[in-house]
Amino acid sequence: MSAAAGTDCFAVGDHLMPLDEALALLAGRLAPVVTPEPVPLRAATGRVLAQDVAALCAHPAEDRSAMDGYAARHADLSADAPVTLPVAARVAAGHPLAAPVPPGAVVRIFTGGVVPGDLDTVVMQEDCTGHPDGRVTLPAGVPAGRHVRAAGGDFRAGDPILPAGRRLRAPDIALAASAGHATLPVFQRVRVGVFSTGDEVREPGEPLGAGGVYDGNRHGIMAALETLGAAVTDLGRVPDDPSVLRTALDAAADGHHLLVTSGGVSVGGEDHVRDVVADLGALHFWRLAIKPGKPAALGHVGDAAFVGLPGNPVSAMVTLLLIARPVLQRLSGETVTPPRRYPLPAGFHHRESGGRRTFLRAWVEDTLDGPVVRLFRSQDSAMVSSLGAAGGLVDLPAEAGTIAPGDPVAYLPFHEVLA
Ligand SMILES: Nc1nc2c(c(=O)[nH]1)N[C@H]1C(S)=C(S)[C@@H](COP(=O)(O)OP(=O)(O)OC[C@H]3O[C@@H](n4cnc5c(N)ncnc54)[C@H](O)[C@@H]3O)O[C@H]1N2
Ligand code: MOO
Repeated sequence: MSAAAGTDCFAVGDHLMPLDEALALLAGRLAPVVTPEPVPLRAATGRVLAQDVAALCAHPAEDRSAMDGYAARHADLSADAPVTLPVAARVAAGHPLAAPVPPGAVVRIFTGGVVPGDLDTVVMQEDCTGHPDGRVTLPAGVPAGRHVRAAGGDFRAGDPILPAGRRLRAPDIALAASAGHATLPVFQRVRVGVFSTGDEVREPGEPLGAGGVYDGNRHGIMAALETLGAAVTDLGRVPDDPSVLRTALDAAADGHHLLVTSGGVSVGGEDHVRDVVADLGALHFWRLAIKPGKPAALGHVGDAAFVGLPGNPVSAMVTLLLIARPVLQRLSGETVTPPRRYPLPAGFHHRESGGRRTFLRAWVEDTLDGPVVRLFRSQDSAMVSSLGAAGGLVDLPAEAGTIAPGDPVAYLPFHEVLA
C-alpha cells in the first residue's frame, strides 16, 4: 500500500479536529510501507519485528540447579532429621553427568548445572556440611523440587516469545538470543526526508544575521525521528518561496516514504507549505484542537506521506511526538499503543480557557508528600529553554478549567514517546 493517507477528505477548513479523531483517521488509512528482511541480532535493536517470533529451544533446556550445593533424590532426605549421604560426582554448568547417580548418593552441583537423572532436589551448600570422607550432611525438612529450574519452565521450543510489530529493545534482544535466534525478521527502516522552511532560518555554526533564527526544529526533528527508528535524510532548509518549495517536495517524494517539514503551515502570507502540498498531492487536515500545535498538517506528496509541523519550536516537537510519531509507527509496521499517562498531583495552579486539549511542559519533583508535577514558567511555544527543562507534558482535556494544587493531572513523560 502507498504511504499516502486516502484522498477522501479529512476536515480542512474552520473545524478544529480533536487529536483522537485525527489519530483514528490515521489508523484507518496508513499501513506498513516497508518490506521485511532478516538482520543479525547486533543490527536488530530499534527495528520493528515483521513476524511473530517463536523459541527455537526450551529454556532451560533441561532441569537445572538454581544454586551452588548438592542435588539429591528427595526420597533420600528426611523431614525430621539431617541425613548424611555419599557424594558420587561433581556437576558444573556445561558439564552434564554421563553416568547415572548410584542409589542413595548425591552430587555436588553448581548453579546452571544439569540436575542428573531422577535427582529432583537441590540443597544450598550453606545449609550442608561436607566431611573429609567425601560424604555430606543435608538438613531436615527440605521441600521436594527445591532450587531446581524445570526444563521448559521459562519457555518451550515453539512457544511465542516476541510479537510482530514490536520495536526491539535490549531486553528483547537478550530474549531472542536466549531462544536460539541469530537473526530476526525485521522491517526495513522507513525513509524520512526532513526540511525546514523559512527565510529567517539559519544553520547553526553560521552567522545568525539580522532577523535570523537558528534551525532548532530540523535538528530536533531529525534527532527524534532517528531515535524512533527512521532512516533520516537531511534535506536542509527551504526558503519561503512556493516554487522552490514545490521543486524540493516533489523531488523528495521520490525515494522517501515520509516527508516532515517545519514551518509555513499557518495562515500568514508567507506560509506556503499547505498550498504546495495540496497542489502536489493532497492535504488531509491541518487544524487540530490542540495547544500547542494547532496548525499541524497531514497529507501526501506523490506516494510519500507528508507531515507539516508548525514553526514554533515547542509546537514542532510536541506535534512530532503526538502526530508524526504514530504516522511513522504505522508506516514502519510498529504496533501503535497510546503512550501511557501517569496520574500525579498538580504542583501548580493553572487556568485553561478551554476549547483545545492542552499540553503543558512540566517535570516531576519529589517532595516530602510524594511526587508532584511542576509547570515550566512560560508555556509560550517559542520558549526553547522549556525543551531542556521539561521532562514531559501535562495532558489537559479541553474542558479542564481551573487546576488547583493537589488536583490529579495526566503526566506524559517524554521517554514514553521518545525511545
Ligand atoms: N494569524 C495567525 N497567526 C498565527 C496563528 C494563527 O492561528 N493565526 N497560529 C500561530 C501558531 S499557534 C503557530 S504554531 C505558528 C505556526 O506557524 P507556521 O507553521 O506557519 O510557522 P512559521 O510562521 O514559519 O514560524 C513560526 C515561528 O517559528 C519560527 N521558526 C520557524 N522555523 C523554525 C526553525 N526551523 N527553527 C526555529 N524556529 C523556527 C519562526 O521564526 C517563527 O517565529 O503560527 C502562529 N501564527
Ligand atoms: O499552536 Mo501554536 O502550535 O501554539 O504555537
